[in-house]
Amino acid sequence: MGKYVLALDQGTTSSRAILFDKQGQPVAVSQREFPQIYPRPGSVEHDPEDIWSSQLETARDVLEKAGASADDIAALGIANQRETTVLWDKTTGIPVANAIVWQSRVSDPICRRLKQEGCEPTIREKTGLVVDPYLAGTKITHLLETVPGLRRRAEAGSVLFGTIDSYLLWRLTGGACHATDYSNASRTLLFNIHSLGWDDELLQMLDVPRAVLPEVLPSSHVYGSTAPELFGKPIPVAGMAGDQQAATFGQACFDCGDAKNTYGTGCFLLVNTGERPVTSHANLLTTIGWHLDGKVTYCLEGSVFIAGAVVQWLRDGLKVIESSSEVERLAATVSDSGGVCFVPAFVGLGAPHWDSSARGTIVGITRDTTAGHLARAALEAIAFRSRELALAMQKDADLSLENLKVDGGASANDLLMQFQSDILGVPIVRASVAETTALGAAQLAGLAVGMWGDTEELRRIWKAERTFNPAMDSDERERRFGIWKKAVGRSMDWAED
Ligand SMILES: Nc1ncnc2c1ncn2[C@@H]1O[C@H](COP(=O)(O)OP(=O)(O)O)[C@@H](O)[C@H]1O
Ligand SMILES: O=P(O)(O)OC[C@H](O)CO
Repeated sequence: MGKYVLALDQGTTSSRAILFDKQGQPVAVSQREFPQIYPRPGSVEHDPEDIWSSQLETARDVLEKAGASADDIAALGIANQRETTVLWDKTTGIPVANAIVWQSRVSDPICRRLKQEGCEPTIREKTGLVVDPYLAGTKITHLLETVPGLRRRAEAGSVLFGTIDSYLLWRLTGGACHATDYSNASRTLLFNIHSLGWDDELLQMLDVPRAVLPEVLPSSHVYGSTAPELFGKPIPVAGMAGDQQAATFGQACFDCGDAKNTYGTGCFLLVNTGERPVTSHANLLTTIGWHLDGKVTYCLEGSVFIAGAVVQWLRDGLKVIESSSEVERLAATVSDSGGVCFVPAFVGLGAPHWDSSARGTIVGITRDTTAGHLARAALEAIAFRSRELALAMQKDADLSLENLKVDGGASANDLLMQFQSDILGVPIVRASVAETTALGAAQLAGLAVGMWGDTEELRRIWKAERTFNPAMDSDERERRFGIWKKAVGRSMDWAED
């Protein structure tokens, strides 16, 4: 068996490939950014060919960097930006349109229609999701309604749908395999997370023909082999999961109550709820974490739309820093935010508020306020929003977090991580392998081909890099959180459209 697993991490702004060895250590990394397409306000697209070519280039590049050939690769695993939707012709492989990205609001009118028709309670009950353009299903409906002739072709079975995992699998296997995994299927609005199948009633509500849908297979499973011409010899494609679920797996969150938060552009907080789907009363999402060894593991998920993105705004909008990492130094020029509270609701507020008319708000400014206070308040906002999610989650799932494992670009910020621990009142544990998303995909693939035996073995190779322990007393924590909640109130119900 080959000594490495090749993980593809197909993200929103870049494609990454990482080779991992049996100890779960990265051996070589390659990354390519690709263009973001904004045809209209609120609409975000990717050219599927850009996704494919950037991903293939990175895969070939890591093999070259490591001096490895296909013979050295035991398996290939895929983690992907979720919900992003592609439809392509079954015979020619040509996409019918650009991919509609998870951030796109283009199917908002379809969501409003579904709500008016009273479909939301059924959709929520069966899928664990909310009716929102974020999820894949209404993106398919939108394409079927707007691309001329597409519905007829789709009903005739000559068009295929996939989220990015399916699309990459199809390309990697030379068109031999049209499948997805349970975690990605659970983000479509079409998949019943209780009966674990595509659901006719949901298909009817969203007006999506069954013929376009991929087969749903376990997250750790030999789906097929790469076409020989891609890497010289076939490599088994043996693992697939949505990127946030893959990161949860890569963080060894295998037990009920284990939670991780990924601090990237946004924050994605997931808690493992075991073999039972937990219904959220705070509009969190119930999602499938993975399907492994014949069992489904469920998670509750909450997301913060603007996390590292607020640091990008300080850099590109206000220009008070030159690089994202500089924010820590700027924030450390002051000992606290000086009473400034910053709610970066640039695109509204998601769970648990779900107020799309909320907007960014900075309150508490005085003549003494400096850029340092603003930087500190921006970092604190990421931690406060994450606390809101954690509180909602603990209430929904009736559990209390023992610690929170963290990863993602902004988790490198020690000041943020310490404040997160202070404001959450639990230890924050930063993983030694920062690329937990890719690691999770590699592990799912490696398990399927016997590179690793079971999750116990994976648990043993997971390592913490640093733990941040709470140093704030609980009165102060609640006082600060109270001020935060007041500021959130000020940000809500603002935009007039
Ligand atoms: N030291 C830092 N402190 C705070 N934010 C940071 C730091 N380094 C990077 N970031 C933020 O993290 C994000 C990039 O992280 P990454 O995990 O690559 O995100 P994504 O996968 O969403 O592209 C950017 O929004 C950037 O502003
Ligand atoms: O590509 P990322 O890392 O921003 O993740 C995107 C999420 O999967 C969207 O649900």
